[in-house]
Amino acid sequence: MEREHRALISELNEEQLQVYNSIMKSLQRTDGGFFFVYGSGGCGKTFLWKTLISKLRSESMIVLPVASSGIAATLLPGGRTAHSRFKIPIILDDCSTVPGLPTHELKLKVGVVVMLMRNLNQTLGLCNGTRMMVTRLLPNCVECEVISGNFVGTKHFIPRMELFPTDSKLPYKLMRKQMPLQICYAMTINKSQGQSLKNVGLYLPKPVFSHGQLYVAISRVTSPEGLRIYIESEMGLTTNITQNVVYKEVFNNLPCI
Ligand SMILES: Nc1ncnc2c1ncn2[C@@H]1O[C@H](COP(=O)(O)OP(=O)(O)OP(=O)(O)O)[C@@H](O)[C@H]1O
Repeated sequence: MEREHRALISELNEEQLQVYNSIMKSLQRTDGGFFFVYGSGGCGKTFLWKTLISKLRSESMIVLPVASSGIAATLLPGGRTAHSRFKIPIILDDCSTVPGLPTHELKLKVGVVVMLMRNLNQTLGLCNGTRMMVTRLLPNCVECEVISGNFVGTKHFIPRMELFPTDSKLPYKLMRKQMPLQICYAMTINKSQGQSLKNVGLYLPKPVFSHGQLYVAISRVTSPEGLRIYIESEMGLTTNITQNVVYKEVFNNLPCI
């Protein structure tokens, strides 16, 4: 890296060297700041970046070169797009969302089946994953009736509340004021865990991928007659064979009874 830097700096023209020195001086003073280097196409801006990057990396400093487009990023050593490096959503507006947040515009009507997305009151059965039916639409909340589990038939008002995504890798905090509801006529196997249902339709466009998942899915139903499984093969055809996943390691070192 040091050799590369020496080779590059020896070639900088006067103007490039002037910018290089200004940036290095600012760095040494650790006063931070922005430098906007502009010039006509092919005048040597990328060459200057490369010289700066090699200098800083030769001194074990961390440089995160980013560009606005993928093509431009490939010209920089270790370059990435700013969106990829800093996990910036492509366009951040009211409609942007991340997993774990309800949508900005929640279109509901009486009779629609929804799922609660937060643990609101576990003693009342209002948990993340509880399925309910909308029974009344009010200005800032909706009334819902629980449609499965021990609390079936109970009615609750679900208000708007400040919600934060539970598992966001974004470098900043997102908040949305919304009812923690999501329209739900189907759910993932993981979300169905713990529920007992009279009828279950299991859709397996791909085999399960984790230990115990198939067992969880099939054991949600209270009688074999209530279970229908639709399995797609790799070729996209219907089949009646699917793969179960068992991690045999979990059975090792079990104490003898
Ligand atoms: N001081 C220099 N000595 C030798 N070659 C140089 C020097 N500065 C730039 N070059 C060469 O000139 C060409 C264009 O330079 P560079 O890609 O850095 O320009 P740019 O300003 O980033 O261009 P663009 O605006 O099109 O992205 C490259 O081949 C680069 O290696």
